[in-house]
Amino acid sequence: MTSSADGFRSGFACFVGRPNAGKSTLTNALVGSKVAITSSKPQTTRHAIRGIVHRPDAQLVIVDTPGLHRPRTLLGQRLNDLVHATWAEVDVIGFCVPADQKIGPGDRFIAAELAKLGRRTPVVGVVTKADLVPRDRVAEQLLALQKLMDFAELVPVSAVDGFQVDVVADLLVARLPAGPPLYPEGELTDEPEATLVAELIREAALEGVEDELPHSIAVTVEDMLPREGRDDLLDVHALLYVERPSQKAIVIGHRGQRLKEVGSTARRHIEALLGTRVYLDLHVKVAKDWQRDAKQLRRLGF
Ligand SMILES: Nc1nc2c(ncn2[C@@H]2O[C@H](COP(=O)(O)OP(=O)(O)OP(=O)(O)O)[C@@H](O)[C@H]2O)c(=O)[nH]1
Repeated sequence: MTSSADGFRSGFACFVGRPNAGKSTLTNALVGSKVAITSSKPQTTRHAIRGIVHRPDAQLVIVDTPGLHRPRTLLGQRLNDLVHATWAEVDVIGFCVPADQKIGPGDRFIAAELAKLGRRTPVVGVVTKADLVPRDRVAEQLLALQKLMDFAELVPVSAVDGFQVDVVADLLVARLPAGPPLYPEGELTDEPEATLVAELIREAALEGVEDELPHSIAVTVEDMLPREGRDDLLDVHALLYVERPSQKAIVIGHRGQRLKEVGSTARRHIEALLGTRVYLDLHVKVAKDWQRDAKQLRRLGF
């Protein structure tokens, strides 16, 4: 068992920086290019999880933030509020600036926004793409970055050749609070989103009734589409297959109460996974002996 007494640390980080600064590539280099599935464990963030760095001494959960905009509209303002809320919730922020481009107004805007946080969340200044320029240019960029704001640390990195990726991880981990892992190890997958969503629904449906329906349950996601005219709501239509009518009754429960709970648990987990609001439409079907029927199995994605 690991506990805070062992000096284990766990917590959340996010990367900011203008488009193309190398945030995604760095995240993938830290995590190992896989998406995190985060099903059953405590959900301490409302934000989409980009990846989890598992280490013997720490667990670093990297969350997504929407891009920061110069607010011209109310929606822009709301988005920025969301960004600020994320910054206030994570334990450490990595501010990425590419080594091969001059620090510009976009970077200064982000720095000014970060400065509004006061000292609540430490910010690590990261000069990315260090492989693209000679060393002295990297040093110059670090100096230029330093002038932008008050950083907790400054570090150059190359996600492409691996230079200093471990150091970035160390610096971020050092800012996490002591605490046990937030997510079980091994919850990393590169499966497509629909499969992850189906798995979350299946888990929610099995919660508490594992003995009655061990393997007799399968979930297919029929479609996953943004609600027309809205970019903040995803419609998910899913079917939950059981083998017998008696199992259907268990899943649905008295007056549909259990299915409702399954749906809302699954919805919360899907929202956490995808970082968007979700409307989940869930129906139960009996697919007789689906486990033995090759045609059905194909339909169910096995
Ligand atoms: N040479 C080099 N290229 C890099 C490195 N990191 C990222 N890139 C490239 O820079 C481009 C942008 O990288 P991303 O990781 O997508 O940048 P981002 O900040 O996530 O971009 P947005 O999602 O638009 O905000 C891609 O073409 C990457 O391949 C690096 O360490 N070295």
